[in-house]
Amino acid sequence: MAEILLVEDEANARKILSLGLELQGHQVVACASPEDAEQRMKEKSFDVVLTDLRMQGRDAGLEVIKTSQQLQPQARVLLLTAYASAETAVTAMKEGAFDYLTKPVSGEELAAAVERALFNAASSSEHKAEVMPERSEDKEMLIGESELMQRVRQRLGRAAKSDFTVLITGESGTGKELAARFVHAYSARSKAMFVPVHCAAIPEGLFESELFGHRKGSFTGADFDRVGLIESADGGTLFLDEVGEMPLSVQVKLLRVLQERRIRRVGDDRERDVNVRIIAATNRDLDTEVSQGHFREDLFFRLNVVPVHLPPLRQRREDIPQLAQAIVRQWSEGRARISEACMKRLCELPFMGNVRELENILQRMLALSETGDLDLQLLSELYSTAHSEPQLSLSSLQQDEHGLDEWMEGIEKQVIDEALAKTGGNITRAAEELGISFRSLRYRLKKLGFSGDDT
Ligand SMILES: Nc1ncnc2c1ncn2[C@@H]1O[C@H](COP(=O)(O)OP(=O)(O)OP(=O)(O)O)[C@@H](O)[C@H]1O
Repeated sequence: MAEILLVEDEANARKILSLGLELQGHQVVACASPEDAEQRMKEKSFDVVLTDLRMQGRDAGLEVIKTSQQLQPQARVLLLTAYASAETAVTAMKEGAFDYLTKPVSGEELAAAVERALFNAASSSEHKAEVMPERSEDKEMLIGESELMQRVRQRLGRAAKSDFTVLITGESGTGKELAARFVHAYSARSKAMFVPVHCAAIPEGLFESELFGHRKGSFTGADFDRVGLIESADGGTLFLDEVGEMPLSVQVKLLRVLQERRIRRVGDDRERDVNVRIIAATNRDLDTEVSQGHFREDLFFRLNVVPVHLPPLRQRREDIPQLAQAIVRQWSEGRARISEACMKRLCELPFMGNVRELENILQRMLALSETGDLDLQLLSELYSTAHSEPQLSLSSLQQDEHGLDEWMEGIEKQVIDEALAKTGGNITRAAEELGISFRSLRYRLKKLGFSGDDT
């Protein structure tokens, strides 16, 4: 049950919405203008503000959003719009609305939107976070007892109990895919498939048919009917890894799936219902991608219902011993040991490639260790060859004619160059050397302007 402020200038619509919300068990305060809404917001606290956009001949809903942000920052604002103008709705969401609904709104749509808003409010409030069930497998799946990791697990646990779309952000190797599997495993969909889609690995021309499937003969090479990845996740979870790499033409189609839960195979007349939960992940800053026109803003809002951020390993160094022990136990079947000095040094390393880099280092140490003991000497040998750490200091930056960004890019380029030289230009192996994923290296190569077809 929530406290809802309803702002609607048409008397009939106000009555119907009010009644609908009350029947769903909510407490409703209804008013007819932004001025009245402001007065009400001064009097009591609300969980959700549901406001019409067009009132009194202007976009008065935007004023309600502003007032709500000032007076009731905890409240989630849902915007009602009669004109399905995506532009206005997007403006409203930029201004701070949580979601928008197009009139006429059905009872179910309204209930779902309120539920999403309440869920979002609860999961962003750290105070209300619920504790995950303490079973030993939980920890093995997503290791880490740092405060940051505990919070991540709580958030994922809450997400698992709902069916909302989740957007996982974090640097490469922080465990985004593992986090998505965790949500699936603890959700009501756990018995159905978890289907990962690595968006960066699909060539642009094949994207649509990979995701949506196709009918035989719909294009050259389509020799048989094919079920797409979305349909194959029916009943389960579709994990869109590196969603920022999805071509714009496919983004618009994915938006439809999220809105209508229906798909059409390439070349097919028939639409099919699909029941999938979508979890997306990205190591890019989607806000920037949106502002540069590479990612659809409306899709970003639809994906970002439950945002979860995975912190880099260097911000939770206290997790390193537990992770290292678990990795070594798994890879050596419990036979190898990490010496104390080696563990201490591990805890100090920068780990720009996060948990994946830690895994890579330990695996290489296990391969090279003759006794099964992982000691400091072995780590130093390996680490100093793979990571010739540049001497970084403010004074060396000041001696340089460039700013920090260019300076850092220069270092990144140098290290990547070295890895490519060492592996004869093999990107997969160079990525391993650097402790980052293939996709991440490919992205960096593009960003840094390295030439070559395979980049
Ligand atoms: N908290 C954790 N506990 C145990 N293993 C972890 C944890 N985080 C990451 N890992 C392991 O680290 C490796 C990288 O994780 P994962 O592939 O989920 O990262 P990612 O963020 O999806 O990377 P990318 O963005 O490059 O795809 C995997 O082998 C995963 O099992």
